[in-house]
Order: sequence, then structure tokens, then C-alpha cells
Amino acid sequence: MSLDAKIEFPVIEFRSSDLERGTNGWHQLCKKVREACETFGCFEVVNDTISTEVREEMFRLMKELVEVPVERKQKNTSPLPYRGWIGPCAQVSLLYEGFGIGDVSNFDSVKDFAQLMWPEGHPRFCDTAHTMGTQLEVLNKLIWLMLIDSYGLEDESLKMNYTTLMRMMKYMPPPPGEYEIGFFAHTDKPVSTLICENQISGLEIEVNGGQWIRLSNLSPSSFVFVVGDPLKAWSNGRLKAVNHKVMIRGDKDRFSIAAFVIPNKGTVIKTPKELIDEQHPRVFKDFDFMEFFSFAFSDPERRSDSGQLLNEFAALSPPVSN
Ligand SMILES: O=C(O)CCC(=O)C(=O)O
Ligand SMILES: [Fe+2]
Repeated sequence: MSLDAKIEFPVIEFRSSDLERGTNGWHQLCKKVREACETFGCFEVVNDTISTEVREEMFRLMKELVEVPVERKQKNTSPLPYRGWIGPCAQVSLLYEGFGIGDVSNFDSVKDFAQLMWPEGHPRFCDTAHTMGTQLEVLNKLIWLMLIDSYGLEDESLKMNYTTLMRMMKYMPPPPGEYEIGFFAHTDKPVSTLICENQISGLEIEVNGGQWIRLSNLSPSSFVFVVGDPLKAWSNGRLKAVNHKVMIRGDKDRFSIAAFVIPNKGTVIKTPKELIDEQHPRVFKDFDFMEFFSFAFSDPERRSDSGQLLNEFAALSPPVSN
């Protein structure tokens, strides 16, 4: 991927020959993933397990989805952040529109969503969204496994019950020549996220405290893995929760899909004891994920948060910088 000159954003290819756990190739891959997540808090995964046909079909269906009448879109509501429909608004951006499907690897959940949008039913949408969401869930699991192997931890250390929430987003082009915010700067509050886009760039990440780089030329078969605040807390601050935003320019609609890991009610985010020692004193208290999630979204004024909320909520003093 080409980027602003000196900074080499990590692009990691998951070759099937390296995906056998315990092999040399696997260990090298784990090391790369860990380094990327510690340094950048994200990386580009090049992986063809999610077929480009499924992905292209999903983007095509999203074009149909945004044409659904507003009255139906508004039926996609939820008290939980990330889930419901958000139309263009000042809190996010006048260029943004997003739809969430909770528990996307559960076919009934996708069907319920589709039923609201298309009361006559839309089997093709259901199949495609369910396939894509399920494959994203599998890919996320694989990356978690790489992280635990890279730290030499037991499988149990990063096990929790969760659902994958898939958000389908559209960003309209700004007026000609303008460069506008599509999604404010933030760190993700779910545990981790996988993002892909319809080859129209927009995602920018903060590096070296204050420098923004644009992830342009992401490969058509790649995803960006993003470390969220709870994963940073789990790792005792080793993994970086990357501050990111979406900036829009040009004259084409940008579509993106994000799969967020949302732990079930009652899940406690807890640093494994192996990650705590004299050189790495414990930086976060154990906390209930849902309490953190509610806290983070309780005040709309604080939506643009680059990691301070996690510190406020869970850091043992002194707080860790992002
Ligand atoms: O649309 C994108 O590429 C990213 C959106 C995002 O960061 C989010 O929804 O948390
Ligand atoms: Fe995000």
C-alpha cells in the first residue's frame, strides 16, 4: 500500500500455507500481527478466504439498501450503540449513513433486519450478509489466536462470548474540491474491528501522536484489522487502540463494511496474569464490558474520543497514553 513517505503501514498477507497453527510460518505471522498491533494498532490483512464475489455482491446490495425509504430505515432502531440506523446528522456527519445488523453470523438476525428493510423479503441480501459476516467473524477469531500465540498464552486467555455486529456505511461525496470529515476521530469501543471498503479510500489513522496517514490503495481483497479499547486493556496496554477517522473527497460514494466484536452482557475484560510483571505493572482494572460501552456512549458530546474514556473508566494511575 502506498502511504505518506516514511511510514510503512503494515500489510500482512495470510497465506494458507502459513495458517497451520504451530508451524514456523504461523509463528512468523503471529509475530508480524503482534508487532503491527503494538506499533500501529491496526494492519491490512490480505486474505482471500472471503471471496471477492461475496464482497462485491455485498457492496452492490448496499447500494440497494440505501435506496430503501427512510420510514423503513428508521425501523432499524436499537438502544445499543452501533446497531440502529443513523442517517446524515450533525453528530456524525452530513455525508454519513450507517446500518447495523447485530449478531450477523446468526441467520435469523440477518433475516429480521432484511424483513424491516424489505417486507417482501430479500433472500439474496440475507445469504450474502450472513456469509460475509460469518467469514469476518472467523477471520477475527484467527487474528485473536495469532495474538495469544504471539504472547505465548493459553487459548482461554482471550475467550469470551460475543456477537459480531456488522455495520454497512455509505459516505456521500462532499462538494467539489472539498475534503470533509465523514466520521469523527475515535478509538473503537468494541474489542476489535475488521473494515473493508469499495476501493474508495477515506480511512485515516493517527500515528506518532498527531500525524494522520491515509490508507489509500487498500487491496480489493484486504481488510483492516483495528484494535479497540478493550483489547488494549486486555493486553495491559501493549496493543495500541488506534485513533482513526474517515475523511472524504472526490465525487464518488464510499461504501464500507465494519464487523465489530461486541462481548455479551456480563463479560469482564481482564488482563491475563502472564502479561503482568515488574516491567509491565498492571495498568487497567478488570471491568465489565457493557458498563464501559454504556459509559462511552452515555454522553454524545464525548463521541469523538481518542482513548481518554478508557483511561477515565479503567486506568489504574498513572493513566497510559494511547
Ligand atoms: O467507514 C470506515 O471505514 C470506518 C468507520 C469506523 O471507524 C467506525 O464505524 O468505527
Ligand atoms: Fe472505528
